[in-house]
Amino acid sequence: MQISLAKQVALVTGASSGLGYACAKGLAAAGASVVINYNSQAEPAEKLAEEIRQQGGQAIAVQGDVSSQDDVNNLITQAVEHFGGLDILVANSGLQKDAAIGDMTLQDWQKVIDVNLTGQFLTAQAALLQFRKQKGQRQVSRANGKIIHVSSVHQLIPWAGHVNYAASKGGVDLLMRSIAQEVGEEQIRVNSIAPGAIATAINADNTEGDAAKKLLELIPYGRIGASEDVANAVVWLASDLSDYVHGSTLFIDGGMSLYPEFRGNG
Ligand SMILES: NC(=O)C1=CN([C@@H]2O[C@H](COP(=O)(O)OP(=O)(O)OC[C@H]3O[C@@H](n4cnc5c(N)ncnc54)[C@H](OP(=O)(O)O)[C@@H]3O)[C@@H](O)[C@H]2O)C=CC1
Ligand SMILES: C[C@H](O)[C@@H]1OC(=O)[C@H](O)[C@@H]1O
Repeated sequence: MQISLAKQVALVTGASSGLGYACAKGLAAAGASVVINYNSQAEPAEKLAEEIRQQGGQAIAVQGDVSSQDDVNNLITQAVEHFGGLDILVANSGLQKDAAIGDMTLQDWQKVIDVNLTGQFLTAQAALLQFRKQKGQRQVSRANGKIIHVSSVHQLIPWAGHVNYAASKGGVDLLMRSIAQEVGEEQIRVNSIAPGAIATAINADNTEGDAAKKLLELIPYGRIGASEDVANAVVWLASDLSDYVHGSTLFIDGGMSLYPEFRGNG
């Protein structure tokens, strides 16, 4: 079944690379106009926007640091000014700054929390305020807006050596579920995806060579994930096919989260 997101506008944060890049491509292929956010890598973001336009779609690339409320507000402004509104937010931006707990600096703790957790708060808040502002004006979906948080299996699985990252994702879990509890009556639909081991830049050290062999021992389904595996799930969660899915986390991990004893991969 081909999913259509025609006439809908999506904002994907952190779409200059990896999962965000794949999600922006997938949402555009389903007919959505896409705002491709990047922080430092303009070139791949601009090239993706151009590729989408060349293929008859609508897309713009917009620089913004999701930990800056002014930048986040500008992302929403650009969506409205270029495409008339906002229907879908994929809050994807994230990074790791790994260290053993005894060696972790406050700066590295704070940076990961600022981007991975505060950035998700700021983008979700700005999106839902826009959904409220445009309520009744956009007959494009059964919901009055959809928010998809990109979390991780490490919202559930502890990750020694990555306490800032795992704590940020644990926070995303209850951020999402609390927002969902608060805004569901407005038919604003809020969910998370929790990817496992996906072959992207953030994960390069773990998904190649001997490290990948070790990781595969923890993946019942027997393969490392691809960005497209995540993008396909995001397109479905953004569509009316999942209209009764609200406050849920979709684990996209080949079954990795079935291993509660998983101590992380490095
Ligand atoms: N890959 C994996 O196996 C998994 C990934 N995830 C999560 O998926 C999400 C994407 O990860 P992945 O694609 O692998 O990582 P990448 O490193 O490939 O991409 C990260 C993206 O986040 C953007 N970003 C970083 N800091 C900021 C910021 N301050 N403001 C705005 N954007 C920012 C980057 O932008 P730029 O490069 O332009 O600076 C980039 O586009 C993250 O939230 C990650 O935690 C979860 C589970 C597994
Ligand atoms: C399980 C993955 O290898 C791990 O999970 C994450 O969230 C990290 O980005 C790593 O990819």
